Amino acid sequence: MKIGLYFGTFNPIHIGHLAIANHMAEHSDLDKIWMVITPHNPFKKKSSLLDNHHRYQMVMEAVEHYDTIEPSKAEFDLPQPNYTVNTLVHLTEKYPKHEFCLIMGEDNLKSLHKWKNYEAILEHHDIYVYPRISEGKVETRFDNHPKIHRVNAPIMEISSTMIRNGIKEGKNIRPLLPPEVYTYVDEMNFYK
Ligand SMILES: Nc1ncnc2c1ncn2[C@@H]1O[C@H](COP(=O)(O)OP(=O)(O)OP(=O)(O)O)[C@@H](O)[C@H]1O
Ligand SMILES: O=C(O)c1ccc[n+]([C@@H]2O[C@H](COP(=O)([O-])O)[C@@H](O)[C@H]2O)c1
Repeated sequence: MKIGLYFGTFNPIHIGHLAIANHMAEHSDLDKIWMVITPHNPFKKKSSLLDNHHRYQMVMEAVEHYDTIEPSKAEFDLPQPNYTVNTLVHLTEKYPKHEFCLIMGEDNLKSLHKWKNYEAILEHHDIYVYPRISEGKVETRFDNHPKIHRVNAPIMEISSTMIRNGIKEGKNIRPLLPPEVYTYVDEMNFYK
């Protein structure tokens, strides 16, 4: 099976994430999309980060009605911060029959050259890149790369930071979250 790995901190998962995952499930050759909840992104501070199990629970509830999208705890027991190359080695050993591809926004492609062992990632895995408005340029070494595939997914400029800040300021952010996630965040009094 061809699995698309969609990595993120998902603090919380929002409708931008879900729209991308669903677009990939519907418009690519990927059989399944795994939403991999990252305990600790090497490029991000851990402040205001909810526990792994809360972020997992929100992803699980958000994708409950999507047959081809699943939450994944693959990084929960791996050393932190979580380097994607290590996770890919772990998953490839654990599931030798699956082919693993990465799904990332163009913002991540712009920093890919700073990721640990990015050459090894590109040697063994295809990367599906969707458009995302962001500063900076993609390195020329990634132009016309045989492992990098552009996907024309819709652009929704929403971020988890925007949602956390909105909640802190007492704004209504309901339309930006899947309904189950809104209820979870509201009942648990998160991000206040
Ligand atoms: N609105 C969006 N549309 C498309 N991709 C997104 C969107 N928001 C985030 N992503 C992408 O989803 C992946 C996981 O994102 P992440 O969990 O870091 O969300 P985020 O909203 O960027 O979070 P934060 O604001 O906390 O940094 C990343 O590859 C990120 O680029
Ligand atoms: O492996 C790396 O060096 C590396 C560097 C930066 C980010 N990542 C991973 O990329 C994923 C998405 O990152 P982000 O910041 O857009 O949420 C997340 O799972 C990170 O752990 C990985």
